[in-house]
Amino acid sequence: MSATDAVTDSLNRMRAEFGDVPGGRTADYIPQLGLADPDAFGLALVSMDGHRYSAGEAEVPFTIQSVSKPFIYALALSVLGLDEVSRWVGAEPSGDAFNAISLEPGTGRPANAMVNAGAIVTTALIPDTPGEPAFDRVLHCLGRFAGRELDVDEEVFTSEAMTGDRNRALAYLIRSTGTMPVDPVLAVDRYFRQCAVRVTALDLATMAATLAYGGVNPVTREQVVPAEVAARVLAVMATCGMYDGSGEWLLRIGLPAKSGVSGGLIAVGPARFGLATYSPPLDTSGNSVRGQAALRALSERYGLHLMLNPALPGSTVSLVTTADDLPTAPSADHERELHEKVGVVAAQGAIDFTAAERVLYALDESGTDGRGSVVLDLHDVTAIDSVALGMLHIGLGRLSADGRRAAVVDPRDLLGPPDIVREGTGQDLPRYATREAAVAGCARTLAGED
Ligand SMILES: NC(=O)CC[C@H](N)C(=O)O
Repeated sequence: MSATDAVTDSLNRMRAEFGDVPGGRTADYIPQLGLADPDAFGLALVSMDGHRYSAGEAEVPFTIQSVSKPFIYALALSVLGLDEVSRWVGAEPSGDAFNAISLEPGTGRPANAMVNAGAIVTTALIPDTPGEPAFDRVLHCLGRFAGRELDVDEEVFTSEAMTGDRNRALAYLIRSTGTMPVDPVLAVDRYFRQCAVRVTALDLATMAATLAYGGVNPVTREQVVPAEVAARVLAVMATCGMYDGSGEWLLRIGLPAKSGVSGGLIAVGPARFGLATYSPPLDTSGNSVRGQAALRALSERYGLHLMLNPALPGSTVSLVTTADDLPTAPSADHERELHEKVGVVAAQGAIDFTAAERVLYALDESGTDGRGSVVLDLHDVTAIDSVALGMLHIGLGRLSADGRRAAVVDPRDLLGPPDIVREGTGQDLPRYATREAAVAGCARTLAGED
């Protein structure tokens, strides 16, 4: 028994509870998919630390099908950039079925990269490079998201290639509007191969976790795609990932998701986790019946809805001393009195835009009536992003313009080299290794001004 069994237990509970939800049919328009075991039911979760949890048939291989679409969209965005990709594929929910024969009126573009039309174009956008043919890039990209080398299920590929006339029709329709970058037959062949890549629920959860973790695979630690790309892919998954059920899904479950007709389903908790389920029976939209039921219950019971973000502020500023903390009675000890006139703001954790606002607010509140010297203690700060850095420089500059003296405890030079800080604040910002030294330094300055 280990403590983390509690996580596995919740997955096992979901499996037991939803394992015999009736209804749904295994996809058989691709004959080989009709052979899947309808009772297989696997669940997997991967944390941002790369911890992997699973229940049931989480290591049974199946073909990825449409769950590949967000990852190849990510590849296209990384290779070509958002503007170029958007010339070919839109980003509007279509409200149509996944295989709808419809293109955006006016532009002729497929509505988005999560429906077949858009995915076929997205795959076609990936160019060959001298060292690596386009499909190898697709396969390797999926493998980097999964954290292991993947392969193609040739039987499923052939089965779809022999019956996939609807997708071929789509590819020809797209070419007729001028929005198909390569030969339609080639495009569809690559797309079928991509759909036939073999994965497990654990692979899918790792892939989902990579999108959750800003494009970094939390198991291998490889940066697979840039963070902005991962964010954009999640945006399209949130609005289009469940086809014509996308609005209802975002409303009730509230997690970017993507389903596939072999029964795979992923859901992403940004900066929190990747989840995946595998259960072949599908509803009429082509989404796994049990997978949806289990993810819905997980979301509701564990409060995972994206818009219900429990990561509320409150932990950035760990200490702020204000006038209220200062003794009003004159102290006999002059030096101690000076020490007590120095306000202290201590921050902790990673500082981004919202955290920087809290630090700046605390600086204004600190000290005697928002005046006097203040020490900003960054000892427990782990990182400051570039936006927050700019804000802190400007904020510290404003303090000195107001006549307040500031000093920082910045043992790891998170604020940047002193000359950069001087440029931003217009003054030398004394730096100290410890809070005690900074307070003593400020007190000495006050004594000099006495
Ligand atoms: N929704 C899906 O998973 C569809 C993928 C399948 N290969 C198709 O194009 O029909």
